[in-house]
Amino acid sequence: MTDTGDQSDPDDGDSDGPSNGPDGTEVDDADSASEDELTGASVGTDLDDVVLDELDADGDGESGEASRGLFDDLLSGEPIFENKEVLRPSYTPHKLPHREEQINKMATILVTALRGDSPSNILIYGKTGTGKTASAKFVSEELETTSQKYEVPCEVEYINCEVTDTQYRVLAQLANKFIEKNEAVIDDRVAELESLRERAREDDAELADSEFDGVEAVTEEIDDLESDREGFEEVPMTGWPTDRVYSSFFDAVDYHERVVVIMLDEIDKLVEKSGDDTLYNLSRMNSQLENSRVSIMGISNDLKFTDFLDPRVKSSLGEEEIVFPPYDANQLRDILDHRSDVSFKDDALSDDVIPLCAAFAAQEHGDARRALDLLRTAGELAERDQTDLVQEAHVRKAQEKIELDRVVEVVRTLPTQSKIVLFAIMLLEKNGVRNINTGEVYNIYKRLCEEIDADILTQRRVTDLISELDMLGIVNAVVVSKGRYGRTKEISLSVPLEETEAVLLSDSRLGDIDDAEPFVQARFDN
Ligand SMILES: Nc1ncnc2c1ncn2[C@@H]1O[C@H](COP(=O)(O)OP(=O)(O)OP(=O)(O)O)[C@@H](O)[C@H]1O
Repeated sequence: MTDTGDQSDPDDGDSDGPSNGPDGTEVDDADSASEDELTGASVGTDLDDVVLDELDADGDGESGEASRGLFDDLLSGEPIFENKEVLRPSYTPHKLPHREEQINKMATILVTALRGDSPSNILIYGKTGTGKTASAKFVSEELETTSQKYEVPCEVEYINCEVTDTQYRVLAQLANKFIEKNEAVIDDRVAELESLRERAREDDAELADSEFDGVEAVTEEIDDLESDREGFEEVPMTGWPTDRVYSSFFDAVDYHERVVVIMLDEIDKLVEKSGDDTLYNLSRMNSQLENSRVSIMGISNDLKFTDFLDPRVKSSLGEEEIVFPPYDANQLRDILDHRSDVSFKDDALSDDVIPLCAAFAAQEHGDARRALDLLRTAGELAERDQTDLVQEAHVRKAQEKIELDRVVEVVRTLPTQSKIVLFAIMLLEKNGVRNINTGEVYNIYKRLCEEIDADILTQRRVTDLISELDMLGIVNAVVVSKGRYGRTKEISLSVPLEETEAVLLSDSRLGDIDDAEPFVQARFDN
């Protein structure tokens, strides 16, 4: 999964500033930079109304006196964070408590690369936020550092398949990375050879320890390298036939001796979007490569995605499997303890904050990202309250806020038809209808579709869409028996009405509905 953490970020803009600049440096910037912009834009004043003279009456360029105090109050409290970045998903921790076993297993497999052989392919599984990416990145960094130490050529390439989700893009991205690396290797070598040639021109003995028998041989080698370099052609992001991209990648990897570990994060997304061709091609490369070796490390939180793979790909990819189990509350507590030491000021957290964040996140499904989000959001809420102590209430508020942000995001990204169905349910609920049934939803749904000129789906399809909304946790649909009248679904909204309405109305199509009341009045009509 991606870093959903950032979605739950409570308006970074306004809380980061005050927390980061307690010593006045940021204040100076804010004052002198563009007072008009800050005051005008932030409080929603029309910029044309801002009279610059008032801000800098004496024209000496110092507008500090005229500050309207927008930031002063926010800055006056003691800051809570020492270094908030440490709590963000983008930060890679140096220590990963409770992942020693998985990290050691990865290292045991990958150490083969340092001996110049290709390590087995690895598949890493585990639910979201269980530290898969963080652990894999940690191990790759170690691997690359050690390979430099022992001068064994070994490289790790990371690809996030949620972003790079087609065979073309994966191969093009890899090809271009290796071309870049090859160019760097050539540049270094050419510089070395040029200096050797220079010295050899003065004194032949300089070549004694080299593979060259004369200055001409050095020049020849330089020319060869330069012509190789000129032969490299960057792969465009679209437009080439896939086999040309593949051979470009193949040649780039095989340009010199090395072991390459290709880390495919969210590998299930790649398979879902574009099948298993990429994995098939990558997994059979080794039999054709002459100088280099390739090994694949796939990361997924979908345990079932291998069911869709060609059996050959499946067995080759899953040579080694490592499972990342969810964290329990105690483990999450350790993780938060470690991170909070660096991220918060001393004594900024009351005793129950970390255990509560850990407990909430453990209930979720042992997700460390969620636990860190909670802790950071709680800190930001405390900061807004201008207190210097994060307390249990801040954590509870943070939990609500994150949940709401999640809902808003889910609703915002629903397909239009689901949005119309949800809008119908919301209208009924808003008008006080209880125990809403599918027929009522369908009637209003149809009228809404007519109003905005959308296709009208069958009642059966709409029932399916309601079930999907139920699975997403947006509505609650329970089947109730009506005796001899059969069974029906009773539907209610499981998310806050006001926010849901606001998100739905922000959709350009639904936003066109002027007045929805009449639709509800007509809910019993057919
Ligand atoms: N053992 C740990 N110690 C410290 N931080 C951790 C640990 N495990 C996870 N984290 C932190 O939790 C967050 C999520 O971890 P990570 O991205 O590795 O999860 P993931 O399993 O790859 O999740 P997803 O499948 O959603 O990508 C990151 O900020 C990471 O630094």
